[in-house]
Amino acid sequence: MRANEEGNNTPSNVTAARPIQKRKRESGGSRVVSNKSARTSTPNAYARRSPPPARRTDKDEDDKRRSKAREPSHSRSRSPSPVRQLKRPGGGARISRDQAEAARRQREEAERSNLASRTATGAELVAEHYNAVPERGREWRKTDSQIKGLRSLNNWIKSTLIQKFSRPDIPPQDGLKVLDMACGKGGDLGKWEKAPTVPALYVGCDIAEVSIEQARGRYSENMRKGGGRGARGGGRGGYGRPPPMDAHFFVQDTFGQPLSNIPIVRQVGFNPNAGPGPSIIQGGMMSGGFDVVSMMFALHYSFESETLARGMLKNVAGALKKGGRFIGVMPDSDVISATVKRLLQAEGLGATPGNKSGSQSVNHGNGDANGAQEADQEDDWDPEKPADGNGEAGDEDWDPEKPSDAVTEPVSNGQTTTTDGAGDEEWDPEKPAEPTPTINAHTNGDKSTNGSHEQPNSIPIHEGSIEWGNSIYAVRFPRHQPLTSRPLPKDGIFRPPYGWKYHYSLEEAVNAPEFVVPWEGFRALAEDYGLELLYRKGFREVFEDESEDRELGQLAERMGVMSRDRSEGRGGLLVREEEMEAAAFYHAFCFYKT
Ligand SMILES: C[S@@+](CC[C@H](N)C(=O)[O-])C[C@H]1O[C@@H](n2cnc3c(N)ncnc32)[C@H](O)[C@@H]1O
Repeated sequence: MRANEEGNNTPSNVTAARPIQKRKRESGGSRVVSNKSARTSTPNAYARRSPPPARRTDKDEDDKRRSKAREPSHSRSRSPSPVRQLKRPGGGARISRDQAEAARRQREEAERSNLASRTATGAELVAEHYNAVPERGREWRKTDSQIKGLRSLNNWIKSTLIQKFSRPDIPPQDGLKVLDMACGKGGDLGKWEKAPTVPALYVGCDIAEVSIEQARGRYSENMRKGGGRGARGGGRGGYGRPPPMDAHFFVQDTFGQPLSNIPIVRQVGFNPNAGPGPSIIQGGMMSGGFDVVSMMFALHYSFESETLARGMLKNVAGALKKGGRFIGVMPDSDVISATVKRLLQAEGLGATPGNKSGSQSVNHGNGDANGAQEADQEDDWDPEKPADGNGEAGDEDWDPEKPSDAVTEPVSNGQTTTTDGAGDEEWDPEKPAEPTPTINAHTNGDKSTNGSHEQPNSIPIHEGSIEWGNSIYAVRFPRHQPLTSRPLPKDGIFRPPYGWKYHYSLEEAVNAPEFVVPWEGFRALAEDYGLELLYRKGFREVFEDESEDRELGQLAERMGVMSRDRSEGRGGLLVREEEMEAAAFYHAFCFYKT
């Protein structure tokens, strides 16, 4: 069942430093990052990235692979200072071209080293957070959870993406192959096992070792019970009992390390040259490669830096065959931009959102946030999944993790006088002295005093941050960004698109730092990797549009999003408006590989 591991076959052209290259689009368009600096030259997506945090797996193959893949970046983290500029260049003091070039290389080396140590910390925090999440039972999620409507909706939206975009036009002879680049505890296994085309192969990767162990356990349990859909007589071939989905799981940093480290990925096919570059002919693999790459609720962690974002896309593009699909869900930057702009501009006008009414809540998912979304290039592929009549909600378990103290930002009794997110400093040891805030630094609304809103997850109140949300979720932005010392953009435009950090918390669930993924920058970057947009919709819109479909509507009923009884919930909708507001923070996407 499991792939044979063959030691270190990592192609040298993947891990070796690539020459610094200019990004294709930077000079031209407003669509991409326009304020280019030396830092924005194409970095090697994987070089200088520290390995994932130390972890132990019960699989020798994982150990072997990781030790080979490890890079000695820590040993180089203290690189020499850049060559000092001579005071009077010219004449005898002129720096030769070679010296200038050496100085430039040293500067870049130092920047990359700093970045490597920072991202290692980020990766460690993410892994720690998700490793600390306990496995909660299915029953708890279905009955006791305060956000069961939201959980159901999130799971249904993920199923909807899978149903709409995972069925290939021409079924591959050797079966569908799926790569889940942040599979967590394997919560989507059941969705794949019930997909219209059940994958022959599912490869799940995640940076959190404990999650991977839980995913392995869940897969074994599903197999023991009869292999998901296969046991019900549907799936591949449509007759009798199809072979069960073969699944393999790996502890892997899928943004900072090349996926070609994983033997089964190489066996399926991985193009180490995917992405921009002067000598690279863009184009997907005609044979080999995965049919679908999935990244659910995880892509935003890669936008900590350009290096990681490119590393993530290089892995996506490298793993996909030509015509393959890249599907996922993540926070919607249009919602974030519109809200940040609204709150900061309201302050500029003398309003103090939240400090009197106590509410920072905004109308997510409607108004200008959604209005700003571009027209969807919608795929009209119509899933023909037969309704199997089996209750499926129990198999769908988006379980976005319990808060972990490890990443909860420090709370100073809610009385902090700091001027930015206090817990953020650990991400950037070289952060310069904090600038004095230039904008009206009101406290966020004290939700605990007005009675109208519960304070979710005890989010601390910072004068140096803006915050919004409702009783189940909260988003908090430091006014001055910890990684970059940049102030929040009053126009809501996050430029350059990397490193915009905020803190997200969701009742019973997430409590962790995340990064904005500015949509247009991301879309343009994805194009550099041969990924063309096929579909993008906010969660509210996905629900409104896709639940109209007969099969997906029936699935929504089976998964507890809607009731057949229209007198139940809100006209049959079992998702409370507060949950829908929280859901509207996200959008769904599908790209295809050219
Ligand atoms: C909110 S969970 C989503 C899990 C799963 N996709 C789902 O929808 O239930 C985010 C996942 O991203 C994973 N993750 C974050 N950074 C990662 C990285 N660099 N490489 C691999 N996985 C990562 C986390 O460990 C976590 O399991």
